Amino acid sequence: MSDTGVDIAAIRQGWALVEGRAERVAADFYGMLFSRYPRVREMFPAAMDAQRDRLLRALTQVVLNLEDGAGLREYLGQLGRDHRKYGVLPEHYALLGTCLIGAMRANAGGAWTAAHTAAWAAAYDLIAGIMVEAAERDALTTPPCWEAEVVGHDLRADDLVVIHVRPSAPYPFQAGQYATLQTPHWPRVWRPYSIANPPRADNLLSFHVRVVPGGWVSTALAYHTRIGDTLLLGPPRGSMVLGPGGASHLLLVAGGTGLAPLKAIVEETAWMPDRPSVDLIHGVRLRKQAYDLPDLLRLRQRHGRMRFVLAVSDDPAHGPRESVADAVARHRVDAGGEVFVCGSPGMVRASTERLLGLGVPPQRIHTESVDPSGLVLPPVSPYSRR
Ligand SMILES: NC(=O)C1=CN([C@@H]2O[C@H](COP(=O)(O)OP(=O)(O)OC[C@H]3O[C@@H](n4cnc5c(N)ncnc54)[C@H](O)[C@@H]3O)[C@@H](O)[C@H]2O)C=CC1
Repeated sequence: MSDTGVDIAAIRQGWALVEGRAERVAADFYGMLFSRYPRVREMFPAAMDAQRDRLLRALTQVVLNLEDGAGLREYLGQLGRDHRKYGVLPEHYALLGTCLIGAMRANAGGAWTAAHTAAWAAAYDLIAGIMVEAAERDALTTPPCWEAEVVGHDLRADDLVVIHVRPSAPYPFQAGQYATLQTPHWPRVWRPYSIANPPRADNLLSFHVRVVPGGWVSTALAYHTRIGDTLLLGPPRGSMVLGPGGASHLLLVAGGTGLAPLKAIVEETAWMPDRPSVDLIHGVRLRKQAYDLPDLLRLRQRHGRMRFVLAVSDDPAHGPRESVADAVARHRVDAGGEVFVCGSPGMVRASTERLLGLGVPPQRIHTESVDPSGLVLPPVSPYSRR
């Protein structure tokens, strides 16, 4: 955005005036929007907490990354494409912009000036323009979302279900990507889940869902979903996929249900004539949480060049405890190798630090940060946090 003439300093000044009251800004923004334009309310979920967080995360990303024109365009483009599934139309953007600036002004304690309004209005026009253009281009080739019938529901533990769905139309994706899911129990609430298989001839998709305490969508998927139900799928997202180069070796490091996209990647390679050797580490806290063992052992047999390690970190009954990071340290990554890490943020951090400490070049380590609404967050620019 640095090359677009927007006044970055005034935008950051304006944001600094309200940053400490950001949650209030978000609440006021939606308050203004719904009171002035009541019909817009039906586009949003009944409970607005996650939605408010989502707005704040998006705004923060924009403010922190203003100098990174290309990265921000990519982020906003994805945001625009993703808003198609909410039914957002170009005319809605102007309403949102007026309310956003109004909410910031209302929370700036009288310090908001015409210069802040002008800078934010110009930036908002640009942001909306990028989002609308990306959404319109996307609409030429892709539906906003897909209906998918539940064809399998396998409760593997009290708190873990593997769900199989059949989208009503072809769903083009790459192994390692994720989709956002919506259940009829929670209209307009979307949550991201990795697709646990590569593209298949029968078009089926599998998801590994751990029930998050208090998690609406995961609870509905585990306990209130039946074969024959219809879910909605947002478009495939994510860049944690195999590169075109063809690695000679893959080290795949999974924590809990972070296994899903890595399993998809192994399965993708299983049929390649010159497939890479694969080391798959699955980290679980308790031995009984190894919810996919029979499948993984079958996959190992079919693959022929796959080694599998189960690392159990907190199970006194299991024998030696091993953290995922310790299991990682037992493996070598040779020159033609690539590493993929997926799990909770803490597990990804610990594993990545260990890999870097072992001398694995950062460009060979692939991870992805997905916010709960399903957006891939861009890296924060070096200009951030002033
Ligand atoms: N369901 C899906 O499709 C996907 C899920 N995820 C994420 O993966 C995570 C999986 O969670 P659970 O299945 O509950 O597994 P979990 O987080 O309880 O534990 C799995 C393994 O990760 C290790 N671990 C967890 N936190 C750690 C930390 N802070 N430092 C070092 N090691 C740590 C544990 O010791 C264990 O070996 C969730 O955060 C989920 O959002 C990521 C991608 C896809």
